[in-house]
Amino acid sequence: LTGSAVANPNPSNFDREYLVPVIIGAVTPQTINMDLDTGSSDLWVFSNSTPGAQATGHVVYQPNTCNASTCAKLLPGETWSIQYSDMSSSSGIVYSDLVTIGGAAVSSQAVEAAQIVSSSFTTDTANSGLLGMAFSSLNTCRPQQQLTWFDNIKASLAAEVWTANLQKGAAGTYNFGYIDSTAYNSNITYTPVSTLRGFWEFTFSGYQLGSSSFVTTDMAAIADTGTTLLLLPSAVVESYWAQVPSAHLEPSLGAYIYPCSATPPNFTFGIGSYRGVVPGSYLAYGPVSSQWCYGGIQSQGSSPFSVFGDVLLKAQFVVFDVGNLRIGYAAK
Ligand SMILES: CCNC(=O)c1c(-c2ccccc2)csc1NC(=O)CNCCc1c[nH]c2ccccc12
Repeated sequence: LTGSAVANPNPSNFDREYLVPVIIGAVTPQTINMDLDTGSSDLWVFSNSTPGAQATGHVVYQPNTCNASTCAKLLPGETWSIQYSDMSSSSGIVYSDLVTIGGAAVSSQAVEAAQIVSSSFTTDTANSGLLGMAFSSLNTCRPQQQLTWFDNIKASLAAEVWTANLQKGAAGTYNFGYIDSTAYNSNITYTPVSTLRGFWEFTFSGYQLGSSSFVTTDMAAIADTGTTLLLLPSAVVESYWAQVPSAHLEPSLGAYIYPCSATPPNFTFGIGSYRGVVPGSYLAYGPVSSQWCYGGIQSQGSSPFSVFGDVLLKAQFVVFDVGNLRIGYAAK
Protein backbone atom coordinates (compact mmCIF):
# COMPACT_ATOMS: atom_id res chain seq x y z
CA LEU A 1 0.00 0.00 0.00
CA THR A 2 1.15 3.53 -0.80
CA GLY A 3 -0.48 6.95 -0.89
CA SER A 4 0.11 10.34 -2.45
CA ALA A 5 -1.63 13.59 -1.58
CA VAL A 6 -1.35 17.17 -2.77
CA ALA A 7 -0.03 19.82 -0.36
CA ASN A 8 -1.63 23.14 -1.25
CA PRO A 9 -0.11 26.33 0.11
CA ASN A 10 -2.75 28.52 1.69
CA PRO A 11 -3.53 30.69 -1.34
CA SER A 12 -3.91 34.02 0.38
CA ASN A 13 -0.89 34.29 2.62
CA PHE A 14 2.66 33.59 1.56
CA ASP A 15 2.72 29.82 2.06
CA ARG A 16 1.79 30.29 5.72
CA GLU A 17 0.63 26.66 5.83
CA TYR A 18 0.16 23.71 3.49
CA LEU A 19 -3.26 22.06 3.34
CA VAL A 20 -4.06 18.47 2.41
CA PRO A 21 -7.52 17.20 1.38
CA VAL A 22 -8.42 14.49 3.92
CA ILE A 23 -11.51 12.29 3.41
CA ILE A 24 -13.25 11.39 6.65
CA GLY A 25 -16.18 8.96 6.91
CA ALA A 26 -17.25 5.87 4.97
CA VAL A 27 -21.03 6.17 4.85
CA THR A 28 -21.01 9.95 4.27
CA PRO A 29 -17.45 10.85 3.18
CA GLN A 30 -16.43 14.48 3.71
CA THR A 31 -13.31 16.12 2.25
CA ILE A 32 -11.73 18.41 4.85
CA ASN A 33 -8.63 20.53 4.12
CA MET A 34 -6.19 19.97 6.96
CA ASP A 35 -2.73 21.15 7.94
CA LEU A 36 -0.40 18.13 8.10
CA ASP A 37 1.68 18.98 11.14
CA THR A 38 4.93 17.19 12.11
CA GLY A 39 5.03 19.43 15.20
CA SER A 40 2.02 17.85 16.92
CA SER A 41 0.19 14.52 17.20
CA ASP A 42 -3.55 15.20 17.36
CA LEU A 43 -5.85 14.78 14.36
CA TRP A 44 -8.52 17.34 15.12
CA VAL A 45 -11.21 18.94 12.99
CA PHE A 46 -13.83 21.64 13.11
CA SER A 47 -17.07 19.75 13.66
CA ASN A 48 -20.79 19.96 14.28
CA SER A 49 -19.75 20.19 17.94
CA THR A 50 -17.93 23.49 17.30
CA PRO A 51 -20.06 26.55 18.17
CA GLY A 52 -21.31 28.23 15.00
CA ALA A 53 -19.59 31.52 15.78
CA GLN A 54 -16.23 29.71 16.01
CA ALA A 55 -16.82 27.56 12.90
CA THR A 56 -17.97 30.30 10.51
CA GLY A 57 -16.43 29.78 7.06
CA HIS A 58 -15.06 26.31 7.83
CA VAL A 59 -15.98 22.88 6.49
CA VAL A 60 -17.14 20.97 9.57
CA TYR A 61 -16.93 17.23 10.25
CA GLN A 62 -20.37 15.70 10.74
CA PRO A 63 -19.83 12.20 12.15
CA ASN A 64 -22.46 9.75 10.89
CA THR A 65 -22.94 7.59 13.98
CA CYS A 66 -25.34 5.14 12.29
CA ASN A 67 -25.42 1.51 13.46
CA ALA A 68 -23.32 -0.27 10.80
CA SER A 69 -19.69 -1.13 11.53
CA THR A 70 -18.60 1.41 8.89
CA CYS A 71 -20.19 4.31 10.78
CA ALA A 72 -18.45 6.80 13.07
CA LYS A 73 -18.35 5.81 16.72
CA LEU A 74 -18.13 8.24 19.64
CA LEU A 75 -15.39 7.07 22.03
CA PRO A 76 -17.19 7.31 25.38
CA GLY A 77 -15.44 9.48 27.96
CA GLU A 78 -12.57 10.39 25.63
CA THR A 79 -11.58 14.08 25.46
CA TRP A 80 -8.64 16.07 24.10
CA SER A 81 -7.20 19.53 24.68
CA ILE A 82 -4.17 21.11 23.03
CA GLN A 83 -2.33 24.42 23.39
CA TYR A 84 0.32 25.44 20.88
CA SER A 85 3.20 27.71 21.77
CA ASP A 86 1.73 30.50 19.64
CA MET A 87 -1.00 30.47 22.36
CA SER A 88 -3.63 29.06 20.02
CA SER A 89 -5.67 26.13 21.38
CA SER A 90 -8.55 23.73 20.79
CA SER A 91 -10.33 20.94 22.66
CA GLY A 92 -13.25 18.52 22.36
CA ILE A 93 -14.47 14.95 22.09
CA VAL A 94 -13.26 11.93 20.09
CA TYR A 95 -14.81 9.72 17.40
CA SER A 96 -13.41 6.73 15.57
CA ASP A 97 -13.95 6.90 11.79
CA LEU A 98 -12.48 6.09 8.38
CA VAL A 99 -9.71 8.54 7.41
CA THR A 100 -8.25 8.42 3.88
CA ILE A 101 -5.29 10.52 2.72
CA GLY A 102 -4.07 10.23 -0.87
CA GLY A 103 -5.78 6.86 -1.28
CA ALA A 104 -4.39 5.35 1.92
CA ALA A 105 -7.17 4.54 4.42
CA VAL A 106 -7.24 3.91 8.15
CA SER A 107 -10.58 2.39 9.18
CA SER A 108 -10.59 3.24 12.91
CA GLN A 109 -8.74 6.53 13.22
CA ALA A 110 -9.29 8.73 16.27
CA VAL A 111 -10.90 11.88 14.87
CA GLU A 112 -10.86 14.64 17.47
CA ALA A 113 -13.96 16.81 17.04
CA ALA A 114 -13.48 20.36 18.31
CA GLN A 115 -15.97 21.79 20.82
CA ILE A 116 -13.78 24.89 21.30
CA VAL A 117 -11.23 26.49 18.97
CA SER A 118 -9.26 29.71 19.62
CA SER A 119 -9.71 32.76 17.43
CA SER A 120 -6.62 32.30 15.23
CA PHE A 121 -8.07 28.98 14.04
CA THR A 122 -11.50 30.51 13.46
CA THR A 123 -10.07 33.30 11.27
CA ASP A 124 -7.94 30.88 9.22
CA THR A 125 -10.92 29.66 7.18
CA ALA A 126 -8.80 27.70 4.64
CA ASN A 127 -7.70 25.35 7.43
CA SER A 128 -10.36 23.09 8.96
CA GLY A 129 -8.17 20.88 11.08
CA LEU A 130 -4.71 19.66 12.01
CA LEU A 131 -3.32 16.25 11.16
CA GLY A 132 -0.59 15.49 13.66
CA MET A 133 2.41 13.62 12.26
CA ALA A 134 4.79 13.86 15.21
CA PHE A 135 5.05 10.85 17.53
CA SER A 136 1.95 9.47 19.25
CA SER A 137 3.49 10.12 22.68
CA LEU A 138 2.39 13.76 22.24
CA ASN A 139 -1.28 12.90 21.55
CA THR A 140 -3.53 14.69 24.09
CA CYS A 141 -6.50 12.26 24.10
CA ARG A 142 -7.33 11.08 27.62
CA PRO A 143 -7.90 8.73 29.45
CA GLN A 144 -6.84 6.57 26.46
CA GLN A 145 -4.08 8.23 24.37
CA GLN A 146 -4.71 7.73 20.63
CA LEU A 147 -2.39 6.94 17.72
CA THR A 148 -1.56 9.23 14.81
CA TRP A 149 -2.84 8.35 11.37
CA PHE A 150 0.67 7.31 10.34
CA ASP A 151 1.13 5.04 13.36
CA ASN A 152 -2.17 3.38 12.46
CA ILE A 153 -1.30 2.83 8.79
CA LYS A 154 2.47 2.26 8.81
CA ALA A 155 2.35 -1.55 9.10
CA SER A 156 0.16 -1.69 5.96
CA LEU A 157 2.47 0.53 3.90
CA ALA A 158 5.11 -0.82 1.51
CA ALA A 159 7.66 0.91 3.77
CA GLU A 160 7.29 2.75 7.10
CA VAL A 161 8.30 6.03 5.53
CA TRP A 162 6.69 9.16 4.15
CA THR A 163 8.07 12.19 2.35
CA ALA A 164 7.39 15.91 2.15
CA ASN A 165 7.99 17.76 -1.10
CA LEU A 166 6.61 21.24 -0.40
CA GLN A 167 6.96 23.99 -3.01
CA LYS A 168 7.21 27.79 -2.88
CA GLY A 169 3.88 29.23 -4.01
CA ALA A 170 2.79 26.01 -5.71
CA ALA A 171 1.22 22.68 -4.89
CA GLY A 172 3.57 20.10 -3.43
CA THR A 173 3.22 16.46 -2.48
CA TYR A 174 3.14 14.23 0.57
CA ASN A 175 3.85 10.60 -0.33
CA PHE A 176 3.24 7.69 2.04
CA GLY A 177 5.00 4.31 1.96
CA TYR A 178 7.56 5.06 -0.75
CA ILE A 179 10.29 7.41 -1.88
CA ASP A 180 9.84 8.93 -5.36
CA SER A 181 13.37 8.87 -6.73
CA THR A 182 12.44 11.35 -9.49
CA ALA A 183 11.54 14.03 -6.92
CA TYR A 184 15.05 15.05 -5.83
CA ASN A 185 18.47 15.51 -7.44
CA SER A 186 21.08 14.70 -4.82
CA ASN A 187 21.71 11.73 -2.59
CA ILE A 188 19.47 11.70 0.49
CA THR A 189 21.48 12.41 3.63
CA TYR A 190 19.99 10.74 6.69
CA THR A 191 20.54 11.49 10.35
CA PRO A 192 19.06 9.81 13.45
CA VAL A 193 15.91 11.19 15.08
CA SER A 194 15.40 11.41 18.85
CA THR A 195 11.76 10.80 19.86
CA LEU A 196 12.38 11.73 23.52
CA ARG A 197 10.41 14.98 23.17
CA GLY A 198 7.95 13.42 20.72
CA PHE A 199 9.08 15.58 17.81
CA TRP A 200 11.10 14.82 14.65
CA GLU A 201 14.19 16.01 16.50
CA PHE A 202 17.70 15.71 15.09
CA THR A 203 21.15 17.32 15.25
CA PHE A 204 22.42 19.52 12.44
CA SER A 205 26.13 20.15 12.05
CA GLY A 206 26.18 23.91 11.53
CA TYR A 207 25.07 26.75 9.29
CA GLN A 208 26.17 29.43 6.86
CA LEU A 209 24.60 32.87 6.65
CA GLY A 210 24.72 34.27 3.14
CA SER A 211 28.26 34.14 1.80
CA SER A 212 29.90 34.11 5.25
CA SER A 213 31.96 31.07 6.20
CA PHE A 214 30.23 27.90 7.40
CA VAL A 215 29.98 27.71 11.22
CA THR A 216 30.58 24.13 12.36
CA THR A 217 28.62 23.51 15.57
CA ASP A 218 26.17 20.75 16.50
CA MET A 219 22.67 22.15 17.10
CA ALA A 220 19.29 20.58 17.90
CA ALA A 221 16.29 21.13 15.61
CA ILE A 222 12.88 19.71 14.84
CA ALA A 223 11.38 19.36 11.35
CA ASP A 224 8.01 21.02 11.68
CA THR A 225 5.58 21.30 8.75
CA GLY A 226 3.12 23.03 11.12
CA THR A 227 5.42 26.00 11.69
CA THR A 228 5.67 28.55 8.90
CA LEU A 229 9.07 30.06 9.60
CA LEU A 230 12.65 29.01 10.39
CA LEU A 231 13.31 29.59 14.09
CA LEU A 232 16.96 29.75 15.20
CA PRO A 233 18.93 30.85 18.28
CA SER A 234 18.62 34.62 18.73
CA ALA A 235 22.39 35.19 18.31
CA VAL A 236 22.30 33.45 14.90
CA VAL A 237 19.20 35.42 13.90
CA GLU A 238 20.91 38.67 14.86
CA SER A 239 23.95 37.79 12.73
CA TYR A 240 21.73 36.83 9.83
CA TRP A 241 19.73 40.04 9.71
CA ALA A 242 22.89 42.13 10.28
CA GLN A 243 23.65 41.30 6.64
CA VAL A 244 20.57 43.22 5.47
CA PRO A 245 20.85 47.04 5.71
CA SER A 246 18.10 48.55 7.92
CA ALA A 247 16.80 45.13 9.00
CA HIS A 248 15.96 45.26 12.71
CA LEU A 249 14.05 43.61 15.53
CA GLU A 250 10.73 45.46 15.59
CA PRO A 251 9.70 45.60 19.28
CA SER A 252 5.98 45.96 18.57
CA LEU A 253 6.07 42.71 16.54
CA GLY A 254 8.77 40.85 18.48
CA ALA A 255 10.15 39.96 15.08
CA TYR A 256 12.77 41.04 12.57
CA ILE A 257 11.56 43.15 9.65
CA TYR A 258 13.59 44.35 6.69
CA PRO A 259 13.11 46.68 3.71
CA CYS A 260 11.01 44.86 1.10
CA SER A 261 13.40 46.23 -1.54
CA ALA A 262 16.13 43.91 -0.18
CA THR A 263 16.51 40.17 -0.85
CA PRO A 264 17.55 38.33 2.32
CA PRO A 265 20.77 36.23 2.18
CA ASN A 266 20.66 32.47 1.66
CA PHE A 267 20.61 30.20 4.71
CA THR A 268 22.58 26.95 4.52
CA PHE A 269 22.36 24.13 7.08
CA GLY A 270 24.66 21.17 7.43
CA ILE A 271 23.84 17.55 8.08
CA GLY A 272 27.15 15.74 8.22
CA SER A 273 28.80 16.88 5.00
CA TYR A 274 25.47 17.62 3.25
CA ARG A 275 24.72 21.29 2.76
CA GLY A 276 21.05 22.26 2.45
CA VAL A 277 20.53 25.67 0.85
CA VAL A 278 17.47 27.83 1.51
CA PRO A 279 17.43 30.60 -1.11
CA GLY A 280 17.10 34.11 0.34
CA SER A 281 13.90 34.55 -1.68
CA TYR A 282 12.32 31.80 0.48
CA LEU A 283 13.15 33.84 3.60
CA ALA A 284 11.00 36.80 2.59
CA TYR A 285 7.81 36.02 4.43
CA GLY A 286 5.52 38.90 3.48
CA PRO A 287 4.84 42.63 3.84
CA VAL A 288 3.88 44.22 7.14
CA SER A 289 3.55 47.65 5.51
CA SER A 290 4.22 49.30 2.15
CA GLN A 291 7.99 49.14 2.64
CA TRP A 292 8.73 46.72 5.49
CA CYS A 293 8.70 42.95 5.14
CA TYR A 294 8.47 40.22 7.77
CA GLY A 295 11.55 38.01 7.89
CA GLY A 296 11.35 34.26 7.35
CA ILE A 297 14.06 33.66 9.97
CA GLN A 298 13.09 34.53 13.54
CA SER A 299 14.24 33.64 17.05
CA GLN A 300 13.43 30.28 18.67
CA GLY A 301 13.25 32.17 21.98
CA SER A 302 13.63 29.88 25.00
CA SER A 303 13.06 26.71 22.97
CA PRO A 304 15.88 24.15 23.43
CA PHE A 305 15.80 23.37 19.71
CA SER A 306 15.56 25.22 16.43
CA VAL A 307 12.43 24.80 14.33
CA PHE A 308 12.89 23.92 10.64
CA GLY A 309 9.53 25.17 9.45
CA ASP A 310 7.99 25.46 6.00
CA VAL A 311 10.32 28.18 4.70
CA LEU A 312 13.20 25.70 4.98
CA LEU A 313 11.34 22.46 4.27
CA LYS A 314 9.97 23.74 0.94
CA ALA A 315 13.57 24.05 -0.31
CA GLN A 316 14.23 20.36 0.35
CA PHE A 317 12.95 16.87 -0.31
CA VAL A 318 12.42 15.50 3.21
CA VAL A 319 12.14 11.82 4.19
CA PHE A 320 10.42 11.01 7.49
CA ASP A 321 11.68 7.46 8.04
CA VAL A 322 9.60 6.10 10.92
CA GLY A 323 10.85 2.54 10.46
CA ASN A 324 14.48 3.50 11.00
CA LEU A 325 13.86 6.55 13.24
CA ARG A 326 15.80 8.85 10.96
CA ILE A 327 15.16 11.91 8.83
CA GLY A 328 16.59 12.49 5.36
CA TYR A 329 17.21 15.63 3.32
CA ALA A 330 17.98 16.01 -0.38
CA ALA A 331 18.27 18.96 -2.72
CA LYS A 332 15.67 19.20 -5.49
C1 LIG B 1 3.25 27.54 16.00
C2 LIG B 1 4.75 27.65 15.82
N1 LIG B 1 5.40 26.43 16.27
C3 LIG B 1 5.86 26.34 17.52
O1 LIG B 1 5.77 27.28 18.27
C4 LIG B 1 6.46 25.09 18.00
C5 LIG B 1 7.45 25.01 19.02
C6 LIG B 1 8.10 26.15 19.65
C7 LIG B 1 8.09 26.27 21.03
C8 LIG B 1 8.73 27.35 21.61
C9 LIG B 1 9.38 28.29 20.82
C10 LIG B 1 9.38 28.16 19.44
C11 LIG B 1 8.72 27.10 18.84
C12 LIG B 1 7.75 23.74 19.41
S1 LIG B 1 6.81 22.63 18.49
C13 LIG B 1 6.08 23.84 17.56
N2 LIG B 1 5.27 23.50 16.51
C14 LIG B 1 3.96 23.42 16.59
O2 LIG B 1 3.32 23.71 17.54
C15 LIG B 1 3.35 22.90 15.31
N3 LIG B 1 1.93 22.97 15.37
C16 LIG B 1 1.43 24.33 15.08
C17 LIG B 1 -0.08 24.22 14.96
C18 LIG B 1 -0.63 25.58 14.82
C19 LIG B 1 -0.77 26.49 15.82
N4 LIG B 1 -1.36 27.62 15.33
C20 LIG B 1 -1.57 27.44 13.99
C21 LIG B 1 -2.14 28.31 13.04
C22 LIG B 1 -2.23 27.85 11.72
C23 LIG B 1 -1.76 26.59 11.38
C24 LIG B 1 -1.19 25.73 12.33
C25 LIG B 1 -1.12 26.18 13.63
